[in-house]
Amino acid sequence: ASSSGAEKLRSKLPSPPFKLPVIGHLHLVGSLPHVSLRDLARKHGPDVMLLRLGAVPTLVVSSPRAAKAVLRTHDHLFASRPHSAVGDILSNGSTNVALAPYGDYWRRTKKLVTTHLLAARKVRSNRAAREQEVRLVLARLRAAAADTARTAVDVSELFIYFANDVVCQAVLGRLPREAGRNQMFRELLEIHCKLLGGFNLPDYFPILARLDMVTAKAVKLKRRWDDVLDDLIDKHASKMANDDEEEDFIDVLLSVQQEYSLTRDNIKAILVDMFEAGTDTTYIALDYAMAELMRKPQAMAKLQAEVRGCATKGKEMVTEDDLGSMSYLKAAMREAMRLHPSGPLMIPHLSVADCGVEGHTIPSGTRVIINVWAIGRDAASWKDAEEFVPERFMEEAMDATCDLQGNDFRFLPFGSGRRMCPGISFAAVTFEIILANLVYHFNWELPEGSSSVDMTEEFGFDVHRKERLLLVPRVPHHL
Ligand code: HEM
Repeated sequence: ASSSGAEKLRSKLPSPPFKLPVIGHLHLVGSLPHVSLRDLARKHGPDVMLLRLGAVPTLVVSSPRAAKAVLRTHDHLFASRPHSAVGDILSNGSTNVALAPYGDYWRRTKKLVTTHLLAARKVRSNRAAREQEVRLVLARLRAAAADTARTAVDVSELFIYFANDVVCQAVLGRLPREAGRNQMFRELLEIHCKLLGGFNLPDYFPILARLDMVTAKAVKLKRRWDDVLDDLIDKHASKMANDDEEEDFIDVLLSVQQEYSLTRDNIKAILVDMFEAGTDTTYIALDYAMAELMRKPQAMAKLQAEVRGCATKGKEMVTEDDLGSMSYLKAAMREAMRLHPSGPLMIPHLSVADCGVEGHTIPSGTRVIINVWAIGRDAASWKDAEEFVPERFMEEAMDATCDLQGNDFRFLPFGSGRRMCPGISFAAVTFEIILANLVYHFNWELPEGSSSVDMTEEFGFDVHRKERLLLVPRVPHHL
């Protein structure tokens, strides 16, 4: 449709009143957008609802049926990404995978990261490195557990560093580990996520973009990324891998650079993508799973019984061979992700043609947000929707067929369709191996004087618990 035609179509979509000049509905999006958008949708558009966020018309999708229309039936028409001024700066003109507009470049690079970096077979080849990271965590925890003062461990921080270290290992594992390097990645990433954060001013008021503080900070951060990544790429290029060394992500990218016609800037954008998409998402899933398990001792006991029963006796740790038979562990992971998807609103999509959804016509060029958090907690779809009940995903239960691959539109922690997360295998095994070991080796208690886990959320680029999870590890008698 022409722009006036598109406006006409948009004016017919369900939409809340209370629109203000200039900012539109932006004032209705509170500090926890997934919650306020759910509440608005209940009243003004349970399937789809149009909001005006500053200058940007945004469709909010809140039901499994509408999500299926957008992510499966008409997937090809909704598979682009809106332009982001900050994203453009940070990822060299959006030449990473996550923000690239739908088209040939995105198709090529998605295929590249999927087949060469994130396929299950590739992920298995990183196994030794992952298990090594687990060993480091266990050593720290053993020291804490031996402390008679019963000092609490910051489990949130432990997960943050573990997730970051596992990605660092995969990206640059071949280089000797330099003191402070992983920490520096962590720091860059924290600034990165803040800048890209949820509802960025320059994205909703493009006219302001060039003047905006955020843009200036993004330029500065981009220079720091460049320094770090150029140095690492140079080191890889000057020392090609020996046959007996595992290839890391940078080796792979350099070896397929010609075949996929990638510039160095493209490679850097893809590398940053791996850190950004792979680190915080995984830590948040772990943090919530552990927090929910602490709130529900029966579930924790069941998980511990399973893990302690399945793990091969006499080994120093649970290994990836042992994970296959741990079905309660996998159910607990799903359940934590149903209640707390790390990306509650996923990454925005953009429509590239007019398209019918649930009886409405959505014009080309509309930004689309899918509220997977709301869909995962909808009482119309889930029994005891707000409760942490891993049993619902066990073999004999009603929701057992829900997998992580986006085939059930009530459950979309990794999205579905063309834009779906390519990192599912990587994330799942990272999650399972550390959680299994944590509950195998230790019993966990709340610190003295604390009676519950604070579940207050905070919204940034993603949604996480606001307070750090402090827990005391205890070595059980049988070990
Ligand atoms: C618990 C962990 C993770 C969760 C919950 C998660 C979730 C998601 C979601 C919801 C999307 C957006 C889907 C859409 O817009 O339709 C996404 C995209 C993406 N994820 Fe993940 N992810 C996780 C881990 C990872 C890891 C470990 C990697 C790589 C190392 C990764 C790489 C990506 C990339 C590259 C995209 C962009 C795909 C595209 O635009 O085509 N993710 N992820």
